[in-house]
Amino acid sequence: MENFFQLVKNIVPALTEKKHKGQDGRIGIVGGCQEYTGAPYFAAMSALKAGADLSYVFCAREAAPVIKSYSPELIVHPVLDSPNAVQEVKKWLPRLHALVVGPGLGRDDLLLKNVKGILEASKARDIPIVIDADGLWLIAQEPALIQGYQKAILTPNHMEFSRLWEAVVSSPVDSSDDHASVLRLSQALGNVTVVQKGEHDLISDGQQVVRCSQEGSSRRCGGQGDLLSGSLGLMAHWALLAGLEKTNGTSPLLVAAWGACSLTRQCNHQAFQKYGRSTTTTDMIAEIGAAFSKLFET
Ligand SMILES: NC(=O)C1=CN([C@@H]2O[C@H](COP(=O)(O)OP(=O)(O)OC[C@H]3O[C@@H](n4cnc5c(N)ncnc54)[C@H](OP(=O)(O)O)[C@@H]3O)[C@@H](O)[C@H]2O)[C@@H](O)CC1
Ligand SMILES: Nc1ncnc2c1ncn2[C@@H]1O[C@H](COP(=O)(O)OP(=O)(O)OP(=O)(O)O)[C@@H](O)[C@H]1O
Ligand SMILES: [Mg+2]
Repeated sequence: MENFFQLVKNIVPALTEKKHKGQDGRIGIVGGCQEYTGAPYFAAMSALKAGADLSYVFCAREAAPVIKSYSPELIVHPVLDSPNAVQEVKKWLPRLHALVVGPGLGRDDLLLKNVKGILEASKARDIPIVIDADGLWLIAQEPALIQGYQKAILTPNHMEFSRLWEAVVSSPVDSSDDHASVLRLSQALGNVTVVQKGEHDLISDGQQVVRCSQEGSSRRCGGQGDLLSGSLGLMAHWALLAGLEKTNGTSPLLVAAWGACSLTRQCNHQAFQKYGRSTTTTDMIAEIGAAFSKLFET
């Protein structure tokens, strides 16, 4: 098996004095509604802390002041429930390197309809898209939205995986063979990359399955998946930019997914060493810098 640590190192852009703001990543998060403001914040901050230059949140109007108040680092657009949401987000798409769709999105029909339009517009521009949380709810309702899109990565947790499986595979899931299941789901979706999160993370592009078993901890506070999807949006951009030459022929999105899973689990491990049972996702985000250096910096 390839040395995935080395492949991730190969795709990380060098920090040089010759670059301008934005070059190392402008990442957009689509999510944030009345109920959920933490999830899009976690995803957007994780992208920044992993090395993105700019992180944008496209959320419902009510969520915007709350998300802004968590952090001055984020650029927050309160457009997701507006009648011209798709047009508003479309204006920004030429500037975005990747989108993360779903953290804290909720399941309101109007928001989901707007997100459908945003997905179509992003696909038309060939933008890498990570789909997580309620974005996966939408895909389970309408798998055709993502079917065959080669720059999509889906990051289901246990429950989200079952919903997707029921939507696109007619037979029951074989819980005794997780490798076969993730491979089959990816294939059924037209080889989009799938990250099945759990005790071990299994990642498939429909051709192979790789496993990430980086040591984490037994602390399962909410928001860890948001750290994963935000950092993955950034790494997907980096990996696609680096291309197959830097990944020795391995699918760039597989390398990106393995990198983001390792990073999330390492953050969990480090935060748990310090805070034990009281570890929260905020503590994990504070570990991103040190975890990244430990895993991927030479
Ligand atoms: N601070 C915030 O703003 C945060 C907001 N968030 C946002 O919340 C929204 C909904 O997301 P979600 O993940 O709660 O949704 P959903 O698909 O209903 O799954 C929930 C149910 O699945 C089950 N379950 C899960 N794992 C399982 C397992 N391994 N094995 C077995 N069962 C398992 C479990 O079932 P239970 O144990 O309760 O029976 C659980 O109740 C979404 O927008 C997300 O981004 C979060 O990001 C967190 C931080
Ligand atoms: N049993 C476990 N042991 C170790 N790590 C785990 C375990 N379950 C999940 N993880 C890790 O936690 C991260 C998030 O996975 P999880 O299943 O909690 O996502 P989620 O339910 O979407 O989270 P969120 O609360 O953000 O919505 C992943 O990196 C995964 O590797
Ligand atoms: Mg989640």
